[in-house]
Amino acid sequence: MPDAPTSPTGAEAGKFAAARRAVDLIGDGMTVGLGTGSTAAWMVRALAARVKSEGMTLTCVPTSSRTGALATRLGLNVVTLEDVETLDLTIDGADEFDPAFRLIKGGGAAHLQEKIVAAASKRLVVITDPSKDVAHLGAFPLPVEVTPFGHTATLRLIQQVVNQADVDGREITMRQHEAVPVITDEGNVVYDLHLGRIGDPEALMRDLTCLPGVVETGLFLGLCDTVIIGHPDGRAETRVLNKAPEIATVDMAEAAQLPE
Ligand SMILES: O=C[C@H](O)[C@H](O)[C@H](O)COP(=O)(O)O
Repeated sequence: MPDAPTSPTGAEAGKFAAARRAVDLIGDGMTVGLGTGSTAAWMVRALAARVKSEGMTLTCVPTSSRTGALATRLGLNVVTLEDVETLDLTIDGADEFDPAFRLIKGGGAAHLQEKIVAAASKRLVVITDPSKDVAHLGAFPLPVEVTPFGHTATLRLIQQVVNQADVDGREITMRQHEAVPVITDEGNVVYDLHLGRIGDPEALMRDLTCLPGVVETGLFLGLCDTVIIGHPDGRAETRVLNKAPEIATVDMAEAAQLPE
């Protein structure tokens, strides 16, 4: 007999709590951007369960082939960004967020599509566990997506920018999986910038983005106004910029019932 499904524990439980709380922000008829990553996957599963139980009609735009495949498999109505004019809301994970809700994203190499979808949305809500909450961005390596053509020449330009930036570390590595370069959904490669601390995220993004060959950075600045932080005990804290935080408690038993 197969084991009965169990609820997640630790960081996964926190991710579920944040994701489940965020799904409550979605109303019937909305157009919703679906983020990428382990936290966003909880959100897609919780959303699919809610759509099924409540019979909601939604239009969903995924931010990666992975999320698109999951959402389609779970029966969500998936379209492309070209099919919609604007999105009511995008819910996505993050690798770091600071007190101004500036983000580093791209740990799963999806930041290009994620940023395009976020920019097309009226609102970006980030769902996280407490480990992503930082005073300064930069402990998480900053992903920079680069065209394969001439990528080592582009790397030299990125290194020059990093050498002059207000940061603590200057090492750059190419993203690889099992010794093979990671290729993004858009056919590009990713360099990870190990900066330790980013003193001026706006200046760094400007200086990197104008380099030929750089397609996009994982810095999301001025895009997010709400972060939901999930805790392993089911508490989900919603922080909206310039407002007092609100805490709700999620029924953690629900996690074990979600579609796979
Ligand atoms: O490229 C991936 C995305 O930016 C993710 O949203 C980010 O890496 C967070 O992922 P996770 O929820 O798995 O920590």
